[in-house]
Amino acid sequence: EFYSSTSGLSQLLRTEVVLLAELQNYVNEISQHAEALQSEIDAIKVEHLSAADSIEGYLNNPVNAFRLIKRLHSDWQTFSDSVEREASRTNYLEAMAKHQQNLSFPTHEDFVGSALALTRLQQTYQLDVAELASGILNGIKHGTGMSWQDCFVLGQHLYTMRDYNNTVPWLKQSMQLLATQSYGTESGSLDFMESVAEYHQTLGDYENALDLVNYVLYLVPEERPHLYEKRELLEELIRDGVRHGLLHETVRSPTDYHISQEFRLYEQVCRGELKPSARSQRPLRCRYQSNKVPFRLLQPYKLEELHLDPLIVQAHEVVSARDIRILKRLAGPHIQRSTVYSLEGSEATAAPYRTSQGASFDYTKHRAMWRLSRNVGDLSGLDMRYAEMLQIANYGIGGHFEPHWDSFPEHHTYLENDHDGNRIATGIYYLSDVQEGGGTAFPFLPLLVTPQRGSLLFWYNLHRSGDQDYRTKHAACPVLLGNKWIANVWIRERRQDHVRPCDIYRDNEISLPYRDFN
Ligand SMILES: O=C(O)CCC(=O)C(=O)O
Ligand SMILES: [Fe+2]
Repeated sequence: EFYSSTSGLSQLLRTEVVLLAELQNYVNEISQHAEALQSEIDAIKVEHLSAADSIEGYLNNPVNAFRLIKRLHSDWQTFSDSVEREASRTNYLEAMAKHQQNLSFPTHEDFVGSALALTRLQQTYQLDVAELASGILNGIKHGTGMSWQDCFVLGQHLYTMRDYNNTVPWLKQSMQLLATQSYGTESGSLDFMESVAEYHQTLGDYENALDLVNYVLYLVPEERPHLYEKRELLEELIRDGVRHGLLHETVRSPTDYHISQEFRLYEQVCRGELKPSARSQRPLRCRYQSNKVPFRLLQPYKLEELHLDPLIVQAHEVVSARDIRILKRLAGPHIQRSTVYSLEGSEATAAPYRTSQGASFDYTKHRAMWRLSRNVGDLSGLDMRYAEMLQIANYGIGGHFEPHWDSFPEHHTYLENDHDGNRIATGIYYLSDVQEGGGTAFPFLPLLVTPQRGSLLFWYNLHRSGDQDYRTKHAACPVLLGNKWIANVWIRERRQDHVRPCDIYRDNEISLPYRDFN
């Protein structure tokens, strides 16, 4: 799977490099062949030109007569033989069949996943489709943009997924790009425009359908008389304010989480529109922390408080560049599509609301991993014997993880041999910076943490009573630009009382309103 992690994408680029060389080779071969034939054609044409002056005079010359006979007797056969022998086509197809076997190709899931990712980015960050299509992300142009075909294929796909609201802007964009190209009045592109007008009409977007019909009529006023009827019909539908069509009939179910108040908060936090108030920020401190650990000298590190209740802190520059390289190199070959635990059973499955690839490791696998555990222990005082395996993850195109709690729900059934209790705390190491997007969002606080390479984000998921702190719901905002790597450390409740004494007083009430926020 390529779309759920950016780390495999370079393989696809390598595939394309090979395919490109193969196609270039084919084109070279056929052009050599074509050139050879062309010079034969030119030579014969010269003969015909001189014959045209006086056919009789030409043919009276015995040399010319002989050459004509000789050409027709054998040369033309040689041309046919040469065309027949021409093997480039077969060679190319055979080579391609082999590449199909040996190289990496994306699957249909990859295509669907990357299309979804684009619309997710567009929605979350409220990107302008025209800008996105031209390769502009948040005002900066990166690389080349999309062609009208790209936009059309994306629109068509959204249509088949019944995501009609997103279909319209992409089809429109496709039309706009087509209009700027010199495709003009070629019948293929007119057919295409007509079919897109048809899409718009089925969707119930009569204005855009009419625009397109008018455009085709403007290009070829005579050729397609049936469009005048269509124009009349569309004008009538608009005049009468008819609201039929898929756009109007399929309203999103009100139970869809993606249109809930909570989800809107999350998206606002991702965009940086919603932030903690100045008042709540005032008591926050940043300090150099030097932990005293017996027999060990620790580098002091910068500890930044991001939130007080619930406590969220970020420790800066706690993983070395070298360890980061090692961790990515160790994890790279093992990462697989991340899974989530479904509510129904304990079975873990891939879900559209978490697109990343990850792998789990024993902290003892490498000193760099062990140091990740040690840091969290030093910083929090928690007993790291009761931590889950280290999880290293890489996000893909538009990769994200929608709002969730790391703690297990109240009636969670633990595995038979799991006696360590709930996830008392979470540590997230950022193993990369992210150029745009990809922050960790806490919609209720409302806090956005920007990934900073080598830093550690830490918070408690549980109240002292052991109940879930529902305010810690958090998410990974979609990655707009960059390659996001994290390492997750989850610590369980067992034997942590010396650091965080549990309390029989239920201090959890404060967070209850956030359990069923919607
Ligand atoms: O990647 C992030 O910013 C958050 C990841 C997360 O919440 C998780 O993996 O549970
Ligand atoms: Fe999480």
